[in-house]
Amino acid sequence: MSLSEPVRHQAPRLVVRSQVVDDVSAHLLDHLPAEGGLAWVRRGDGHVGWGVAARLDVAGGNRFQDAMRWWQELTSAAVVRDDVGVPGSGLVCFGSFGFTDQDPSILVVPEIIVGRRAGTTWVTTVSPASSLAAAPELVTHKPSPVYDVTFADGARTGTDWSSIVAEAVRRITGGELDKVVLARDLIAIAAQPIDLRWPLHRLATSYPNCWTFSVDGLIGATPELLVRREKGLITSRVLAGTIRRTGDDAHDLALAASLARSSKDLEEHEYAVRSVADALEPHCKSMNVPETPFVLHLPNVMHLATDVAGVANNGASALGLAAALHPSAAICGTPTPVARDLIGEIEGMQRGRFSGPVGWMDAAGDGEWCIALRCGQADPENPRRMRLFAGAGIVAGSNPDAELAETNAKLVPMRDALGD
Ligand SMILES: C=C(O[C@H]1C=CC=C(C(=O)O)[C@@H]1O)C(=O)O
Repeated sequence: MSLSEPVRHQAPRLVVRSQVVDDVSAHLLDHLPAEGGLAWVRRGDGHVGWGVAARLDVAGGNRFQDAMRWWQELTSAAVVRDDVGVPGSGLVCFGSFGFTDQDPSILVVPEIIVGRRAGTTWVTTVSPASSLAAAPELVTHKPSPVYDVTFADGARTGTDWSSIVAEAVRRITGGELDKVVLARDLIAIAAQPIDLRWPLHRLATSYPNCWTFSVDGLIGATPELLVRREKGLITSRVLAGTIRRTGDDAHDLALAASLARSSKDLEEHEYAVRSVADALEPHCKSMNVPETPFVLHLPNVMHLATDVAGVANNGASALGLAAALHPSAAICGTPTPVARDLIGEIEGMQRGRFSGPVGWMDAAGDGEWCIALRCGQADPENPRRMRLFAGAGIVAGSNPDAELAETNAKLVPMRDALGD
């Protein structure tokens, strides 16, 4: 079989039931068991899950197509009784895709999902066709604190990474490309095995406007929505162009104004917006792309942000749209193939699922896929160890030391969540 041929993955036959549950006031994350929890939470809404009713592991150039085919087969064979009828109820899966074809990608359908939207809480049970599962009694758990975390350089020291940025600036000014996003990693080691629910809680509390996620050991709170598809409406929040916050409100407002005027950041942002608008255009009958970005204020940084919206003109699923958008210029560069090659040549590390699409979708193909930023990957071999990631967009006007400082600011959410 040639490498480009699709791989057949057998999808199991599932029975699914969603029911409203009353009097549930605990935070969704409080329901997660110690191991194997999945999460997608923003401003208290979203869903968490555990157990594995079905799972797909894929890699390679056809990973998105393989995943979509598997999901299509699984959803069309499933028997679903959904008494809730809101986005996220019924049969849903969580997913996380690698940045490159070689990195691993997964979709997981949990056995139990607890969801919440606009004050309604529900439980979805998913079981093989032969055995219908009863809805569980919802209990809450307390995560174990994470103690004594030390941080060490990942693949590169900060100084080495700055010289890689300088090399990228040389390539850009030499005319090879316009923009490239370079990333680095940091290793966190805790005294005890890390209970992932501890940093997850902290991320959800400190970054309520971000999407806090947990999928197969990759956890984080990302501010960037690659694409949401809901009942024919397509939306995307594009971020690129960043400035650190100081904690002094008056000073931060002045910094926000300087970010909004910075030609270097506006250029970096424009490439990212263009890449998203161009990828969504074939899928939209009408589209709104604001001409000027707004400044998104997060607790650690501020970003230039543009909310793109469109009305779908075809049946492309949220994952199909994410596949069309990935890798956007917010995490790869412009032109895409040249930036991707340069990342492979000089970045010096495997990104894994960092900067790939992470999110969820339902049986109708609606869902949300964000870009996995501000996140960390638990080490499956060593439960005390995590790899944290951050990157920065490099254009002709970039200063390597300023870009290093920007990645340090972007590492703050995960460092703080781990208790540094
Ligand atoms: C690559 C990252 O951020 C991207 C998203 C927002 C702003 C970015 C920037 O200003 O460089 C990056 O393009 C990261 O957070 O690791």
